[in-house]
Amino acid sequence: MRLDVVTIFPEYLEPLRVALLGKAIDKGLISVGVHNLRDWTHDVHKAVDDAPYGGGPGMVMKPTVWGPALDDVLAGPDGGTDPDVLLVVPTPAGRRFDQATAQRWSKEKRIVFACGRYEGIDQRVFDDAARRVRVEEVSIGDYVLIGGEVAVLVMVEAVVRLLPGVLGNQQSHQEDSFSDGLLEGPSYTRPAVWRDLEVPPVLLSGDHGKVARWRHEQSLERTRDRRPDLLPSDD
Ligand SMILES: CN1CCC[C@H](Cn2ccc3ccc(-c4n[nH]c(N)c4C#N)cc32)C1
Repeated sequence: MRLDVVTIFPEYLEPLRVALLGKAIDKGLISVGVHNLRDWTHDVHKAVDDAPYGGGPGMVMKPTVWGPALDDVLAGPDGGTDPDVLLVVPTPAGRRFDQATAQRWSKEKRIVFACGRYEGIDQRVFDDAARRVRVEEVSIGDYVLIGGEVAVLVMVEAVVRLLPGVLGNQQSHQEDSFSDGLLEGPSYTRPAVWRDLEVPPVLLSGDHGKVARWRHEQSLERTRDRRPDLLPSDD
């Protein structure tokens, strides 16, 4: 999988090269390009933003800078736009990014992420891109960040960990929270007693069937308590 990120803060994306993601790059499972939007500016001040039409607070990122940047980054080997690339735009106004989105995106060959700042990016940039590629405007949650970079780190980690060979134990993401629609239950390791707190005896029983049933019950109980919205409605 090829990932490209366009941002005015390339250093924000350095964590992509650390730990498991860094190993995935070293193993050739993914390749990552980070591009500084200011490389496509035209003026001495390298301006990327301007005042919003219609007034209002803050600044909006310029289409005359984003357009040429995406023309280049979305290009395929023949120099024209790569029709297979998915353009992802983090925004608080986006559709919700969830595990199903991560699963779906893990099948993509190429994903380009456009990281906005200020009050966001001129909408015409995505209207224009949508003429040539698939565009998804997505939100990682119901709170407001300062820019899209942190959201890209979240989404890239959620997607890349699903790629074959990235996680040591392939089974582990099959037991993720959300993969079966429930929250994962509690985990324990040695010692069996710690500060007078015991590991649930069933986990020491060696009875795999009992352990599986107990874990499922724990997931159901935790989901009912913390995320009842994930449970199918009774009606
Ligand atoms: C007050 N204004 C409102 C509009 C957005 C401005 C900051 N901003 C600029 C670009 C940008 C990209 C993503 C996000 C973001 N926030 N929350 C999420 N779940 C996001 C996601 N994905 C936020 C962003 C702040």
